[in-house]
Amino acid sequence: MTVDVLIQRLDPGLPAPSYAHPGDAGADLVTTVDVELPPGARALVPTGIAIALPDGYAAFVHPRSGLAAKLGVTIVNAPGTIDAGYRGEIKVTLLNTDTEHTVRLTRGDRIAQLVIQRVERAVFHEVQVLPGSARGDGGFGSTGGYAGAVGSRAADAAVHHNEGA
Ligand SMILES: O=c1ccn([C@H]2C[C@H](O)[C@@H](COP(=O)(O)OP(=O)(O)OP(=O)(O)O)O2)c(=O)[nH]1
Ligand SMILES: [Mg+2]
Repeated sequence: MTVDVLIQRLDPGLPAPSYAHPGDAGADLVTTVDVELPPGARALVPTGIAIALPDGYAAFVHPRSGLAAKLGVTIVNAPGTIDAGYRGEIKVTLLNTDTEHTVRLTRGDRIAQLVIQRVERAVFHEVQVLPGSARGDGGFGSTGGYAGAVGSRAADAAVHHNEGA
């Protein structure tokens, strides 16, 4: 299924977002600038792209797994939400999670991918009591199956508190 999306190239020297393969969900976005990210640093990176989505759609800025696995680069607010009404430049909040290495990206490098999805808008109905469910208020590891991390007692305490509540 496809949807028509209007796109403006704010930096005509760079390509429009494109899907690398048929069937890909994400169209790659590039950086318009050179970026240097020391360990732990983040930067708001311009992509040179603005779009107009039809009503009932949103676009989500997802990290690229290659950048994540090879360099430790992710997106702070992953996935970033692009509202249908937003007409500004799409920007990406890159974060270097590597503790030792500085990451250098060059203008034109693919830094993120844009996933376009239909979204519903809720009509919120306030009630005093919600209907019951199998899960109830269990969450945050209530089903177990996660490895304990050294020094994570505060998180464990929070889980146990919720289990007992
Ligand atoms: O990764 C992102 C996330 C958002 N945006 C743009 C498009 C989006 O429509 C707008 C607002 O995003 P969001 O609602 O996530 O940010 P906010 O902090 O709530 O800002 P606002 O008060 O403007 O809604 O910023 C981006 O360019 N990149
Ligand atoms: Mg907002």
